[in-house]
Amino acid sequence: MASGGVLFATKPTVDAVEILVEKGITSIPDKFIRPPQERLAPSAYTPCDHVEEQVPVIDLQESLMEAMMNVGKAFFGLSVEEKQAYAALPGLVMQGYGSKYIQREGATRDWRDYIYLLLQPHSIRDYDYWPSNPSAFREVVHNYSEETLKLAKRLLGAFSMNLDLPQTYLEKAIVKPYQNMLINYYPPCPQPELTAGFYAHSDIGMATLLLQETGSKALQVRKNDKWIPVIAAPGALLVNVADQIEIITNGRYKSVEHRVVADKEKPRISIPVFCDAATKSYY
Ligand SMILES: O=C(O)CCC(=O)C(=O)O
Ligand SMILES: [Fe+2]
Repeated sequence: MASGGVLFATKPTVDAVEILVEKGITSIPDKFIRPPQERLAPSAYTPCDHVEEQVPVIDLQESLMEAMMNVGKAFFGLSVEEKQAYAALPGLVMQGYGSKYIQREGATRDWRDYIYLLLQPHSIRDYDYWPSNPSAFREVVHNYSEETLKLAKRLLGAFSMNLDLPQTYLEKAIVKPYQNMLINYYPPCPQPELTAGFYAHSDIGMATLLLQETGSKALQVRKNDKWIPVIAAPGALLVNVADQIEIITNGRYKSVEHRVVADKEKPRISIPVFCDAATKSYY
């Protein structure tokens, strides 16, 4: 109790999924249970052992990707109490550690915690939410942001040329890039068949550059009404075309629907960097 019995406004605490796992629950609370037609039953998977197309990643060092994955893992390796120091304030832009990103009150929750950071332009960064533990976190995230921004611009150039447009067409169309990042943490789930790690959605921006743990099959993309696992290859980033590209190209590029299944045994980390067009207020 605070002095004199006066309670001061406290920092928010995150209702993290991880806390349930630490308690050792064997059945998941109702708010995580999807109606039967929305469950990601294993029988719905289409096994797919080959990667259809791989684009060599240009100009992004594998060591930087590894460093990014390592600081993400190290942050989620901290105790829940330590992570709470970065808890996101409820509001429109919820930078920080959280568990209910853009979810309506009463909606079924995903089996996922995260830390969400705004990266570009630099003016939108709020370093209060950038963990100081592990000590390399801030430097690695900064470098990763700069390099993935360059890569995203090159990809936009390739997308433009593929449409017979000048190379700078899409980059100019977005005026100023707006870049943000999630580090998603999917704790092991005692009843993965009843819930989802991340329910089916498409990303809202231009392009998402997704770093996953090598070998993970938890991510699936929808292709011709089939869900296909995307196996994370070593040293690879997955590029998701997102809604703004579909809109700006009148549907010639399609925004990809994707989802993540929960896993009974292993936790999983994924790190998407979202490269979007900024709203006018940012330039
Ligand atoms: O965890 C993943 O692989 C995907 C995450 C995702 O789709 C997102 O953060 O928008
Ligand atoms: Fe996504």
